Amino acid sequence: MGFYTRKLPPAAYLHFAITQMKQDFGLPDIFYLDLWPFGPCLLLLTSPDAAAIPTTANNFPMPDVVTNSFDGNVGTTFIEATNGPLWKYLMHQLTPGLNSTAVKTFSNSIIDYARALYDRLEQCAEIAQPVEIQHDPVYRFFGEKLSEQAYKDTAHMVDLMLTKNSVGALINPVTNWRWKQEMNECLWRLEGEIQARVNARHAELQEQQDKAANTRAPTLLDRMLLPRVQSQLPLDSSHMKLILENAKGFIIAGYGTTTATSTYIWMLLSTHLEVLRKLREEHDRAFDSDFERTFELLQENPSLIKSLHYTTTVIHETLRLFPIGMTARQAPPNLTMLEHKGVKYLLLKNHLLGIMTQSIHYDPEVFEDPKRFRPNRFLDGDQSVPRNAYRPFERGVRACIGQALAMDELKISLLMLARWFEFELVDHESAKEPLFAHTDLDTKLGKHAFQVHAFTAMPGGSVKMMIRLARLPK
Ligand code: HEM
Repeated sequence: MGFYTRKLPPAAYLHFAITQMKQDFGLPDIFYLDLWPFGPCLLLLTSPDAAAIPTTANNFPMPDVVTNSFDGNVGTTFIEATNGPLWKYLMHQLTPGLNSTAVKTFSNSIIDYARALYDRLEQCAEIAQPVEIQHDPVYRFFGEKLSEQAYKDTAHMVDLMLTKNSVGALINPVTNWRWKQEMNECLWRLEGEIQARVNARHAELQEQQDKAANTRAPTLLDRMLLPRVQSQLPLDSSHMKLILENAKGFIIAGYGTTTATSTYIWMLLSTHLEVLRKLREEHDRAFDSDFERTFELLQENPSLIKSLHYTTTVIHETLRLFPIGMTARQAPPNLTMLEHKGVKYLLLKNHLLGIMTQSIHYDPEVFEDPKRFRPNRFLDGDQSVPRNAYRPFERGVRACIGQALAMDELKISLLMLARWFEFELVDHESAKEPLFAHTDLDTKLGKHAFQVHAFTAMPGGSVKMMIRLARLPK
């Protein structure tokens, strides 16, 4: 294993090494990997059917290592860190606020945000300045933007997590102490701002309970506050903690994932011009080649984005190549054996089930010619993809609850930007020879082809893209 991991940049996701090892040695669908003394003993599930065992065929709990990874930052009552009754309670409160009907009510704010992004890119294009494209699903929790400082603190927390996940980076006690200080400072400011908003909104809801209860699309914050207000229960410290930790979790889960995916889309489009051309053709057909007209049409009828089939496949294909990381589950305590294709796998108490999405997405027996960025493979919808094979949002009851929102955000931003801007990746140091045989994307995207581990996976190295106004055919 060391032979493969040594090639990777610091804090890189192990999935590149595991996928290559599996392919080189023809390892079976399920195999053990003992990371002692650096990590847990993993039972890796590397085929669609094997991955289905703890997720769709059963609902195995989130393991302690996931819960513990949220300790001291987001907090262990964030929905993703929970199991059992608390998870059920949070699901019940939060998921209706992110289902596809609720997400439709966000369309106008997503369009406004994409418009602001368009204006900013136009300015960057004029002064030829490299730019990073960010998304703002944070907004959906509170119904309003957070302060600039809150976004800076979130970004800094992501950097700090990246340092923490780089092997050996915090061995020095002084560096470790400084790291904790910085993390605590960010948390202190962010939590202060969130608490102030929660208290203000709680007071408002107490005053106008009836009006708030009839709101067609309450924000996630209102969904967590209203039942208490209606039952005249106080906003005690344990409920405040629950809201605070879930708000932080949504900021981190929503911000990093969508921004990283969007960054990969722009990188891939900048190196696959044929895909970009087809994407633009679809936008012209479904909307207009004029920006203001497209903007108007979108505002009048946001559900027109449903007709953007090719755009959807571009997002799916990007997420196939760059899933946000490994997911893990813990077998229930009474289960001592896992059976798959007639083979029995012994399960010890400390064994962690690792769902290897990246290995599945790059398996030539599952996806034809998996190295290639070929959005067309998704054009026939689910029929072209084997069951349980495509899992960037994970599957089963613990799948991502923000996926409808993420898809709409990405579609709208692609529609509003791809037609009018050219993106060029700079300072990416593209490789002459691929580092691993299962992917050659490092020959195009350089150091960014290897995802690194902050809270979720993101491109390695700071991504810089030059923006130019696109020369449009008459
Ligand atoms: C492209 C964007 C996104 C990707 C690829 C993504 C991916 C995922 C994945 C793979 C999981 C499962 C994690 C696991 O099983 O350990 C997950 C869970 C989750 N995601 Fe996302 N996500 C995205 C965007 C979002 C957004 C925008 C939000 C919120 C606004 C969000 C909120 C959540 C939450 C709360 C969970 C935990 C659900 C639970 O534990 O029951 N995600 N996401």
